[in-house]
Amino acid sequence: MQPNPLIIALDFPGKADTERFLRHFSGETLFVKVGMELFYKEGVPLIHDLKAAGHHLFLDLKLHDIPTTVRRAMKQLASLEVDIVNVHAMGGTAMMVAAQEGLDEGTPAGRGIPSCIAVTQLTSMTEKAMNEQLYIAGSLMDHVLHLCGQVKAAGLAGVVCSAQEVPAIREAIGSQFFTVTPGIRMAEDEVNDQHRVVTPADAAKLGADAIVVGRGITRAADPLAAYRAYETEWRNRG
Ligand SMILES: O=c1ccn([C@@H]2O[C@H](COP(=O)(O)O)[C@@H](O)[C@H]2O)c(=O)[nH]1
Repeated sequence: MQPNPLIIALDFPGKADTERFLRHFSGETLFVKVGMELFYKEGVPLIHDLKAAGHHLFLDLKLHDIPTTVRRAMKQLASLEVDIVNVHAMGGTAMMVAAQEGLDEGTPAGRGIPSCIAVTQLTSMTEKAMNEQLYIAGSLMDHVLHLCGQVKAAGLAGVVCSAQEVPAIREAIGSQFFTVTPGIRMAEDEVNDQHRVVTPADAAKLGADAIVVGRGITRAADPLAAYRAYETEWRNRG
């Protein structure tokens, strides 16, 4: 996997829109993320197409179910040759252990096992909503750090979190823990439904391993120019 990837979230309703978008990047090897919207419509064939085009792939399905179901689902996903898959850390350590077992069992011999990471608290979540709606007391940062400990104990590769939390995660868990950070916005961008947002330059300074950018690139009038602008900020690591 390339170091410090900028991962583009392909949040499109189907293959036609995805292909139209990717035409802006012809000849470029990208790191793309396929989430629920696109996967539920196009499924496995689209994953094969993106791999055949040479792109690196994060399959962002955020599994969250009983351990047996997650183990079996991960066993299926392991055959897709994607680079990253994920679960919700709130599913608990037994579920996360089962996810890793499924990947280990399902990956064909001689192929790399996909990295499994866990979502801590969604970047759209605020501390107030976590306290009042999820009924989880305390600070959001403490809860993220608690979940990171569980993720580490389960043997997963890292987490999805806001870049705001990365320095504290590094201090608590160490540097060998992959941090993938959505909620990335340029200073002048609309925040939309995100709350814990960070610019690409600040994500780099805070030590994030990877950033995920969706609408800032996919909805731009010139997606390639937008991608270059995000990349320049992200690559000029402070
Ligand atoms: O905590 C999380 C986990 C996943 N996401 C996903 O990342 C992208 C962000 O898109 P933007 O348009 O840049 O907001 C999207 O696919 C989410 O499902 C996240 O935002 N936060």
